[in-house]
Amino acid sequence: MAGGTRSTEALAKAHVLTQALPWLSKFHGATVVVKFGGNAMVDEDLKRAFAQDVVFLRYAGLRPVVVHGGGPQITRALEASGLPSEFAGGLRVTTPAAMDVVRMVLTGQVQREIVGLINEHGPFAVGMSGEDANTMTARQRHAMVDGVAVDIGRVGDIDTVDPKVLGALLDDGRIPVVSSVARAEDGGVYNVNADTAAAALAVGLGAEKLVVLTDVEGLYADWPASDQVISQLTADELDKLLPELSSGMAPKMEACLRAVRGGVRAAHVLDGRVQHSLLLEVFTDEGIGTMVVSA
Ligand SMILES: Nc1ncnc2c1ncn2[C@@H]1O[C@H](COP(=O)(O)OP(=O)(O)O)[C@@H](O)[C@H]1O
Ligand SMILES: CC(=O)N[C@@H](CCC(=O)OP(=O)(O)O)C(=O)O
Repeated sequence: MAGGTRSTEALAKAHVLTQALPWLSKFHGATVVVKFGGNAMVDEDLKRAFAQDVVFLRYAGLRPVVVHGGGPQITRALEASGLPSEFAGGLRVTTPAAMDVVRMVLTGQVQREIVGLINEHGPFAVGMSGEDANTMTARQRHAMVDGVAVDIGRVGDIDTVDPKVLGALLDDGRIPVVSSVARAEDGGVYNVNADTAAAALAVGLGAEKLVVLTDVEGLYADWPASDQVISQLTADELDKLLPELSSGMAPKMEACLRAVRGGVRAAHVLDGRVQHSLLLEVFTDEGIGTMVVSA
């Protein structure tokens, strides 16, 4: 009896592995940009599981690039410095003083921690800021509030992406970990929403997929009235929905739309509170979260 149970369990494990086979073959050599943010980034177990998943992708022959957020960490650091946190259209109002804090937290703290967690598995992660080697340049971005463009300071929208350094790191088997700060035309830097930065890098790298981890199951159809997740939608359907979206979901879904319109085959929004949701999305038949496709 016990032997029978053992062999059933073994078969189930083997089934999980064989289920991954078509996906391993399909995505071998593919570049996948993963945006890490939300609750997944504040829970210790989830952070470790995320690092494992990214290293798994690398060993499985994919080329993962991590772009990270850090909104909650920035808010805490601003508070500690006596600076206010204000958002307009899902984007942080960023004074020059706040920009210094944003840059310090993203590149100096959050990015360092992710690099450390990944490198527990080997010498893979190399951290960089989008401003390094002019990988991302930006121009000022205004927030849209009730159809009106509002000046929110040093917030940028990506102007150009130079993927050469990222490509060289990937060719060398590394996992780039990029913070969403971009070089400005005036020689300074801009604070870029991390979903926006991830989408721009996915397009610039010709990535197969953009995967955005967040703190909800996906895009809810009628939020906050219901929590019914839209499992798949086309770029045109999303375009029509965009004006109705609020808070952080607006720049996130706009980024998914830009990625898909820019040639990325699929953009996914996944629940970062579920351990290993990244692996489940890439290597199993389970449709989780929300997927945006071109048509
Ligand atoms: N239609 C929607 N579907 C899901 N979440 C939504 C929706 N509209 C607004 N939200 C809010 O957007 C949040 C995700 O955006 P944000 O907090 O910026 O995420 P992250 O920190 O992962 O970038 C959700 O936690 C939810 O409160
Ligand atoms: C312009 C803008 O809003 N920038 C973001 C950058 C970090 C980010 O996007 O972090 P999450 O993905 O964790 O929200 C901010 O200052 O919070």
